[in-house]
Amino acid sequence: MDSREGVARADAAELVSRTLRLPDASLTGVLRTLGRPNVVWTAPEEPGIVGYGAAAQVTADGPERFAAVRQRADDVLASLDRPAAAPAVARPRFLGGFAFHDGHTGTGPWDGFPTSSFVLPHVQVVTGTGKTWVTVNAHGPDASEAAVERTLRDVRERFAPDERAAASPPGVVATARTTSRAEWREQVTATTERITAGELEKVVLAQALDVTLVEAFSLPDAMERLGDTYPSCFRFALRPTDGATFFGASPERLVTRADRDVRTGALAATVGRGETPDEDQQLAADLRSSSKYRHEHDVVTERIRDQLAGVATAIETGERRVRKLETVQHLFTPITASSDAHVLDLVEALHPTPAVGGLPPDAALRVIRETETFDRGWYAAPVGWFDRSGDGTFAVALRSALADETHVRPFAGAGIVADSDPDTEWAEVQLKYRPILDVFETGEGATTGEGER
Ligand SMILES: C=C(O[C@@H]1C=C(C(=O)O)C=C[C@H]1O)C(=O)O
Repeated sequence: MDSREGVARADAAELVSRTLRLPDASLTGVLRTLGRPNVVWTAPEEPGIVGYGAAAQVTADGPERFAAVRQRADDVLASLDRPAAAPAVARPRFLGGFAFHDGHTGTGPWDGFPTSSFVLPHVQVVTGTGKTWVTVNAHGPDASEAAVERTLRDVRERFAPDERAAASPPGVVATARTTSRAEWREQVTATTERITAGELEKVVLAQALDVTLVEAFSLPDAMERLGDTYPSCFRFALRPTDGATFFGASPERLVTRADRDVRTGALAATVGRGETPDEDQQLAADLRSSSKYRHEHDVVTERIRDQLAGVATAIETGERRVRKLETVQHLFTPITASSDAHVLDLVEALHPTPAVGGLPPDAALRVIRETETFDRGWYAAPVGWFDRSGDGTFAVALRSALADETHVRPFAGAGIVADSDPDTEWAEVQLKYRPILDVFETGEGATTGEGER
């Protein structure tokens, strides 16, 4: 397929989609059974989805990429041939994501990751709702019901769910940083000076690690461990080409659209977890009461409301609260709305929120480009799925990493405002690496270097 042109167009192309029940299996059971997937997705209150191969793949570059992906996917989904009685949970869905910047080049570690890429899986397994289903999708002039049915039967015959528990972590040989502690201090100090000078209000600066593993990366093990520790998070793994896998367990919903109901929220401002319940409560109390954290958070809430205003109505802000995860706690404000817009239009309106970009957005993006010494690629960008009716869910790809055989590159960042302290922000970033590092470290002496845990 020509990645610039998006979907190869074929006259009278049809999308044939059929579904069959499988023996029930967990998400990792599916992953251990059917081989290396191209997409994995699971979200709170949603089924797990694993996709193999592509009935169709759409890609698009530049600032218009959201609309282009939608148009190209709609062209495929428009010709859907699927029995009305087929289970809705197993309907065909496009899964994938976008790069953070529209000028993404897809080079270096991001080789194989276009500016956006979504697949309609050839084989799509959904599980986690009490039943496990396989859907086979085929698109193009050669798509036939007979071939689809054959593949369905073939998957069912091969399907003997393997529910073994994860092996012990692969271990870490070495860890290098994209940004030293001294460089970070300079970056944060220069940025707070720009903020004080009035150039901008807030910007999220990030960094990355290069981790070399002792044993090869196992996606089923990584997904299982992340699911055990972060059950309330959005777990994803995306491999748009034969190259690296981008995966993670993000706490941040960018947006869900289900019928006209829209769910989003502001997740910003971070402290660690206490060693004791008292210390933990004290940290949460500081998070709630500190004017620095409230400002850092409230600019995100206000901006998301503005971002939604053009694409949604009945925008309502819930109560700000503390959201506790394994190693950090965040301020979180839920936001709901109503909209007829396609979820990709909502994604376009919301990306990036100042939880991962900044304010004003253009100035923040400029500071990010001028300051960061690594390529964000798909980190902190929208990942998720959409269907034919324009429903879908997107997470912000945080607590994430790029992985190939024995190398992993985790990413993490922190919101910088006028009174940010470089050492406090450094410590916050180290905590945000933990979800990924804990998947790989054996606990036997491997650390990220400076004992900053
Ligand atoms: C940038 C990250 O997290 C984001 C930034 C936060 C902050 O600045 O407090 C909190 C949650 C996320 O919106 C990350 O995890 O890498």
